[in-house]
Parts: sequence; C-alpha cells; structure tokens
Amino acid sequence: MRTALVIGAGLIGTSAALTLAGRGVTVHLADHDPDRARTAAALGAGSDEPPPGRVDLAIIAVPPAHTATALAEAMRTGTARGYLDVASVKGGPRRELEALGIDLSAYIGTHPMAGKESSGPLAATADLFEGRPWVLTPTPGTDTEVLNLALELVALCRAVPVVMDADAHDRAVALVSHTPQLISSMVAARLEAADETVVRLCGQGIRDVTRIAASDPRMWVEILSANPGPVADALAGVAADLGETVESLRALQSADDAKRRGGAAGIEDVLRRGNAGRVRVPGKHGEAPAAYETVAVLISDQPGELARIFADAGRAGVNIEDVRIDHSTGQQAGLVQLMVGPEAATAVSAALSERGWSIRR
Ligand SMILES: NC(=O)C1=CN([C@@H]2O[C@H](COP(=O)(O)OP(=O)(O)OC[C@H]3O[C@@H](n4cnc5c(N)ncnc54)[C@H](O)[C@@H]3O)[C@@H](O)[C@H]2O)C=CC1
Ligand SMILES: O=C(O)C(=O)Cc1ccc(O)cc1
Repeated sequence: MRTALVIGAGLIGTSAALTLAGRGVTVHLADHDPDRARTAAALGAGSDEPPPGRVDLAIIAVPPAHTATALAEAMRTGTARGYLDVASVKGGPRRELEALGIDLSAYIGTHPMAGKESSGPLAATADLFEGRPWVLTPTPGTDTEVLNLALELVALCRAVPVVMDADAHDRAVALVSHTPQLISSMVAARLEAADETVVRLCGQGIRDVTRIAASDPRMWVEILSANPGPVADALAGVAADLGETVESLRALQSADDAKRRGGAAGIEDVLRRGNAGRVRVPGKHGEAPAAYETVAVLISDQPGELARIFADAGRAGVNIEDVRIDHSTGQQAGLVQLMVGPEAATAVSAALSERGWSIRR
C-alpha cells in the first residue's frame, strides 16, 4: 500500500494515519470538521489536502451512524481501490450499504479492538493497535485485493487479524465491550451524588472499573443503538446475577443460620464465577494471561520520579510488563506498581532497593 485516505480524523482515524505515515505510506486526511484534519496533519499523520488521484485504501473512521453514508459517498466518487470502515458494530453499516444498492465488492467491514475513553485527534497514538485483535468481516463477494489491503493495514499497525461474520462479531462485542461500557457507567453513576468525603476514598479498584465511564456518551448511544438486541441479552444475564446477589446479601442479614449460609454460598458462587471469567481474559499480545508479580515502589510527587524508576529497572535488565499508579489523597507521595515476570520480581526489588527506592511487596 502506497497511499491512503483517512475519512474521520478522530482518535481511531488519526491513530491509523500516524502508524501508516510512520511506515512510509502517503496519507491524506479528511474530516467534516476541517480543524480536526488540520490538527491530525500537524501531529504528523499526513496531509489535510485532498489526494491528487485514486488512493490504494480509504479508511472510514467516523461515528457508526455516519459510516454507511460516508462510505457510500467515497465509493460513488471512486476515491480508492479498496474501502474499509472501523465502526464498533458491523451488521448495521453493511445492511445500510446493501439497502443503498451499492456494489460492495471493494468494501470490507473491520473493527480494531483497541481504543480509549477519550476521543479526537489529540488522543491518537501510533501504537494504539499494537498486539490488539483487529476483526475483518469479509463476505464471499469481497475482492481478494481488498481483503489483502485490509490485511496489510492490520500488519502495518502490528495488530492481530481475526476473521469473523459481521453478526457473530456484534454478538461477541456485546459481551466483551458494549455491556462492560454500560456496567462501568452504571457503577460510576452511583458516585454522581455521593458526598465528597465518600468520593475521596476512591482507590484503584473503582478507578479500574470506571475508566471507560469517561467515554463520549454520543458515540456510545450510536454504538448501542446499532446493537441493542445482543447487548440487552448480555445485560439481562448481569441483571439476573445482580438480583440473586441482592437476595444473597439480604439473606446474610437474617437471624436464621441456614439462610445466612445460603447467602454466603450465593456470594461465593458469583465471586468464583468472576475468577473463572477473569482468567480467560487474554494478556498483552492476545496470548494467555500472564501471571505477573507486582513490585510496589513508593515515590514522592516530583517531576522525573517515574523516569528514574524505569531507568533503574531498565539498568537491572528487567522488562516492565505493565504499570499502575496509586495516588494517595492529600499526600505528596504515590505508589507505583510495577508488573514484572515472576522470575524478575526479586531482581528488580533488590536493584531498586539498592538505588534507594522504598519497596512494598
Ligand atoms: N473510541 C474507541 O475506542 C473506538 C472507536 N471505534 C470506532 O471508530 C469510529 C471513530 O471513533 P473515534 O475515532 O473514537 O471517534 P472521534 O470522535 O474521535 O472521531 C470521529 C471523527 O469523525 C468526524 N466525522 C463525523 N462524521 C463525519 C463525516 N460524515 N465525514 C467526515 N468526518 C466525519 C468527526 O468530526 C470526528 O473527527 C467509530 O465508528 C467507532 O465506533 C473503533 C474502535 C475503538
Ligand atoms: O478503552 C478501552 O479499553 C476500550 O476497550 C475501548 C474500545 C471502545 C470501543 C471499541 O469499539 C473498542 C474498544
């Protein structure tokens, strides 16, 4: 692929454009808000001038409700050899395109399983898709050349291609993405009216559970509106667990021993099923989840502290797999949790202690 046109210079479009531009592809950026295309161009994601001729690949990265019309318009003008979209739902946009009576052989629906709670070009990063699944939904009518262009994009982004049927994709993301978004929002919504003295006790657990509650509601209304049935089914499963858990908790307040035992068993059951589900969540590059060890290091709240820890761990030859920062309210200190392979935990603790860091294991 030598040339690409990205339509929709937001988080996903600009991230793909940054990656392609960094790998030598000539990228053009378009957005119905010209400021967005200009910002993406200023970040090094390509040019905000229209392409001089036909490009190899047009990437449509606009909100789901606008995806089919943006695709149809680009296809009508013959902008590219191949066309793909990245919308979070796949069945709806395809059916809309079919209803418009357009020849879909040059189109493939795709979905990178990577994103963020923030949107727009300023949130984009060139490594957003690295190691993440990128779903491709070819049909028997998809041109091989177009499938190959999509595979090339996925490879350039160092993502992992996963071929699926569009409707199977929508049922899958209802469970692993759309329902979690709603649950995260619902947990965070409980905090809206909570007293400040309560909110200041928030620790890492609620931060983890509510990160995606910061996502753009308009975008999510569009995503959920395009996948309501599968999401309602998945959410009904959660609602059943919620109902049973409330009953178990009420039983724990009973004066009757047997009822209390039943309540504890109910709670234990949902927690154990949670453990069993959690171990199935794949690790960093899609492989089985790694059992990392956590080394917690106390840092003072000063510029450059994190860089010093990383440099000291690097000097000890240790690969940091993941990192988390706990800020203590009202204190000029925080706890950095370094996730490392089990074989590296002792070495990194020793090396950091030697350099004067305070370790909490
Ligand atoms: N945000 C996320 O984490 C993920 C989003 N997606 C999908 O990627 C697509 C884009 O999402 P984001 O980049 O997050 O949104 P965004 O809000 O950051 O960017 C969307 C851009 O499209 C532009 N736009 C809207 N309608 C347009 C039109 N008709 N023509 C040209 N430009 C238009 C907007 O001005 C905006 O700059 C959506 O379909 C979303 O479902 C896929 C994976 C992850
Ligand atoms: O922020 C995260 O971790 C996400 O998982 C974001 C996300 C949002 C929408 C998608 O269609 C795919 C991924």
